[in-house]
Amino acid sequence: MRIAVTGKQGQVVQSLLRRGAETGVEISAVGRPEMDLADPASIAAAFSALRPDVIVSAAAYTAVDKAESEPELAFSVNAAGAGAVAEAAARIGVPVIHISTDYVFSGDKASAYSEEDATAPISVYGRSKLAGEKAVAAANPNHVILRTCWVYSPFGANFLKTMLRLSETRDHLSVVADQTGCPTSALDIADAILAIATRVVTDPAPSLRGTFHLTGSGEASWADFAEEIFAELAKSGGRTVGVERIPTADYPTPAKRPANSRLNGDKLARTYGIRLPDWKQSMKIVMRDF
Ligand SMILES: NC(=O)C1=CN([C@@H]2O[C@H](COP(=O)(O)OP(=O)(O)OC[C@H]3O[C@@H](n4cnc5c(N)ncnc54)[C@H](O)[C@@H]3O)[C@@H](O)[C@H]2O)C=CC1
Repeated sequence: MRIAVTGKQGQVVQSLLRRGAETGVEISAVGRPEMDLADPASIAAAFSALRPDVIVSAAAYTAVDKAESEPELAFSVNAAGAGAVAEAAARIGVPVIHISTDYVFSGDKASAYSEEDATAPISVYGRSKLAGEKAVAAANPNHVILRTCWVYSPFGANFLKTMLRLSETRDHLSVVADQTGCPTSALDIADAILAIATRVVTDPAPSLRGTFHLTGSGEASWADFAEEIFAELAKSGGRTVGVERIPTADYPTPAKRPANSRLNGDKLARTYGIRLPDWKQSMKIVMRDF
C-alpha cells in the first residue's frame, strides 16, 4: 500500500513516517514548497504524479490563537485546501482520510461528544476546520474524517514538549484545570490511520466512510496531564515540578477553547474495532523518546 500524506514536519505526518519505516508501508510526505494548501493549483499536480492508494490529509493551519487575526489564511488552508486535497483524491479514484478536531464543538456539553452531536465552533480555527470537513465530504464521498483532540508526540510543538522544556528551569507551574479532553498520542493516531487505510482501500462498504472520533482513552484536564508528565519525570530522576491548578479565566488567550473537548470513540470501535490505548499508557511510551 502506498500512502501520500499532506505536510512534512507535523506531528501526525512525522508519526506516520516513523510507522511507515517500521512496517514497510510506503509513505510519501507532500508539503511545502512543492504543495502549498493555500495554493490550490499546487495540490492536484502533487498527487497525480505519486499515484497513491490513499491520501491522508493531515496538514493544517494549526496556530489556534494566530488564526483569530488571520482568518483568511486559516480558511484558505483548512477549508479550501482540505477540499482540494479531497478533490485530488477523487480525481485519481482513491479514498481520503482527513484529520479534524474537537474544536468543531462548543464544549458546552456535559459528557463526551458523539459524531451525531451538533457542531458549533467558538474560534476561527474551529470554524475553518468545520468548513474543511464539509469541503472534504462534498469533494469526495470516499472519505473518512477522523476528529481527534489534544495531540502530543516526540515531534513538532505540543503540550508535553512544552511541559518538559519548562521543567528544566521551573519548579512550579500554573496550569488550566477546568478544560477537559482526551490527550492523544500522534503515534497512536498513525497506527489507527494505517489500519483504517488498509480497510478502506479494499472494502467499499459505505459504513466505513463518514466521520469518526479518534482519541486516547480516558480523560484529563490540562493540569491532570501536566501532573502526570511531572510524576513520570520524577520517577526517572527528573526535577520535581509542582502544578498550581488554575481556571481558564486566569490564563486568557486570543482564541476561546472548548471547556469540554472529550470525544466518544464508540463508533470507531464498533465499525473498525479500533480503540486507542489509555492516554497515560501512551504518554509513558512517548516520554521514552526524550
Ligand atoms: N495538535 C493538536 O492538538 C490537534 C490537531 N488536530 C488536527 O490534526 C492534524 C495534524 O495536526 P498536527 O500534526 O498536530 O499539526 P502540526 O501543527 O504539528 O503540523 C501541521 C503540518 O501542516 C503543514 N502545513 C501548514 N500549513 C500548510 C500549507 N499551507 N501547505 C502545506 N502544509 C502546511 C505544516 O508544515 C505541518 O507539517 C491537523 O489537521 C490538526 O488540525 C486536531 C485536534 C488536535
